[in-house]
Amino acid sequence: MSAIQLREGVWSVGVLNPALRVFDIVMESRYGTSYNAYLVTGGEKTALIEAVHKDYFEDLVSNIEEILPVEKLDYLIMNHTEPDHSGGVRALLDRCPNLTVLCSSSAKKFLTSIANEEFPCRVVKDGDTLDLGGKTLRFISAPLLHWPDSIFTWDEADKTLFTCDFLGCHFCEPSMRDTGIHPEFRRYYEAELLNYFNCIFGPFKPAVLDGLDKMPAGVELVCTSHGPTLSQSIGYVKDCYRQWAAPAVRPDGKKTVGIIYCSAYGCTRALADAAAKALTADGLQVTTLDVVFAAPETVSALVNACDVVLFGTPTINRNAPEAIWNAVHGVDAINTRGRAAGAFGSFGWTGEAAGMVQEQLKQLKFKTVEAPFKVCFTPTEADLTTMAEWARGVADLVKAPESVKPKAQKYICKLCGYIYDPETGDPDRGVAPGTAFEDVPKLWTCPLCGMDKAMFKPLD
Ligand SMILES: Cc1cc2nc3c(=O)[nH]c(=O)nc-3n(C[C@H](O)[C@H](O)[C@H](O)COP(=O)(O)O)c2cc1C
Repeated sequence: MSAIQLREGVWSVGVLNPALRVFDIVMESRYGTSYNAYLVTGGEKTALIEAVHKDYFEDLVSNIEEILPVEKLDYLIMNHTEPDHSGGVRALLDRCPNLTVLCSSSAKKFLTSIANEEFPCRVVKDGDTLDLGGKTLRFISAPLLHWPDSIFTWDEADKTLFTCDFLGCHFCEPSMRDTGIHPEFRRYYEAELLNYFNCIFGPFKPAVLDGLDKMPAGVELVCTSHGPTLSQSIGYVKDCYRQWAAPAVRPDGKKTVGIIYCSAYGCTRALADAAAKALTADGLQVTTLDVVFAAPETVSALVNACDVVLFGTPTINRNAPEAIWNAVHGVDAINTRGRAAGAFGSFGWTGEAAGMVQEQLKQLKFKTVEAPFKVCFTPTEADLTTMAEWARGVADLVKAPESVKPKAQKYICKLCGYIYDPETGDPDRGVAPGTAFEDVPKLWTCPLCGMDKAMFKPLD
């Protein structure tokens, strides 16, 4: 791909990768992708926005050199430092002796470890500007879209917003414009847009709503870091994001329970049914799903929508079946706070599966009861009664009024929104549950974005 002029003084200089089928190890990219980068010049100074994956650095350079010699670049703006945008930074610094990197404070920290070297850097805050001589860029803080480091860059003169991954999509479109998508392929683009949202932004829905609100009025062109730039689709994509990020509505205010199971001979199913019957009778809203017959998206949507999730698994060859592990893998591990889960199942002789799943649920930080519930082969009537009580015990972890009251005020990180809760502390980093924020060690830093303790303020 060569450079494509998008506006006066704005070029797309990124790289197409139509053959990629798996992105970042975990994400299917059925229609390839593009590693987007943009050149913006104001006449006097020139900025590159994003630096592509390191494997495509030379392609980036040859695209830039259609406009100007790469050594002439003055600035590199990193809206976000994930290696698919920052992999080329180190090579670029070697080629451009006068290059200054502009990025958020956490991006500077991340980039120092990614490039493993110091570099000339100007940390920018919300509202800061960069004068290119005849064109001014403004930076907009947009944390957690989808890393703590994210910012948007706004080119007011060209009504162009550079959003990095936000509103992007793995979809290789050689014209680099949404207007270039063949009408026949539009539905594939839209499907990939949803897939991308779910994988990348699903865990950060409140941040998505903030990001939409922070987009300046009058944007005519959105330059994302993957897929075509948006002009005619801006309204459509924003509406989709707003709808997908909206909090789930519970008209009747009931606590929700998802029971996810599989069962070869009906034993685990009988346990699932007993739990569903008891919890429904208690007034909870229960959905039961056999994972063998449900689409993965349906399973993960249920797993992540419910206050309480129960996983029912038989033991097969000393393990849980793949379908159950896939369902557990679908858990949005960033948003399990305040939710409860547990594992149950039937077994024949060794019975490991329910315990293995229960252990994983604990590691995912669900609230849970001490032990899974297991039954040898066919459940008796007494087993079904005990199962119902066990399920109630798990559900009560959410229903019960907060028995462990926070000992002190919760605090929120002003950069990324991480909430320090004295009730849970930060045991992984040496802060025991029950530690008031005031007693957290001075050198403790935000587990999410790495900011100092001083960056926290009391949560209203
Ligand atoms: C292929 C196969 C392998 C099994 N392997 C084990 C095992 O390793 N350990 C065990 O405790 N039970 C094992 N079992 C027994 C089942 O866990 C038991 O039949 C259980 O009741 C099945 O529950 P379900 O009807 O809900 O599938 C195995 C069963 C099958 C069919």
